[in-house]
Amino acid sequence: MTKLQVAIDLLKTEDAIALATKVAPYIDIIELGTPLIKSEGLSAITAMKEAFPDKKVFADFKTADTGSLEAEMAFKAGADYVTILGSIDDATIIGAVEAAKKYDRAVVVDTIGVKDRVKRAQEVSKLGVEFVELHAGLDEQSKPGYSIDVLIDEASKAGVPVSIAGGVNKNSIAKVKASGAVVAVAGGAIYGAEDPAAAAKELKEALS
Ligand SMILES: O=C([C@H](O)CO)[C@H](O)[C@H](O)COP(=O)(O)O
Repeated sequence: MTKLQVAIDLLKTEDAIALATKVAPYIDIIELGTPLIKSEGLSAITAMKEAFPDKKVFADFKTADTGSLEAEMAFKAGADYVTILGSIDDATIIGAVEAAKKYDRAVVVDTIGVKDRVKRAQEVSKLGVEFVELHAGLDEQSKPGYSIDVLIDEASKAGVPVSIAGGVNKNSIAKVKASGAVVAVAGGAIYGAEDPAAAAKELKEALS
């Protein structure tokens, strides 16, 4: 079954925990977005894990170097998953995977900015990562003509475990599920909704 991950791109730990409290019943993975971690630091990860010990906590570091060191920082703070950029050298991903083995946690490779996401997903899957995020970031999504259908099509072709992030919402969730993605990531569709709990519930039900 496709899991539901909420991407929390808010800037304050207290706001992130308040949102997670509303949506937790419908969520498998709680993501602390890159802006939140930059704003609040590692303490946000620790606070989220302490508030939700039974949920997987995902630290969206988007690490580009010192993979082992940064992954260890995330895991020590309480993260279950950390993201490493797919556009960088394999050595950074390998270092992070070694740290994940040490802490019994997992690495997710983020393909933001990668030209051939399917090819890179297949390559990095051989390095021991948990899954690969087929990702169009918020800036890419704001460009004219953007469609999540590109990511959905890539997920169905990848042949390795992938998540989809890039404007997942109630209109696209059925196609995300049908693509075989192991995780659907929804940020704005949940935290930007008038009723985040209802929005998360609707997405979760569509994945069931
Ligand atoms: O990872 C993300 C982005 O780079 C900012 O941190 C988003 O959380 C991700 O794109 C999912 O958010 P939505 O596109 O709003 O669903």
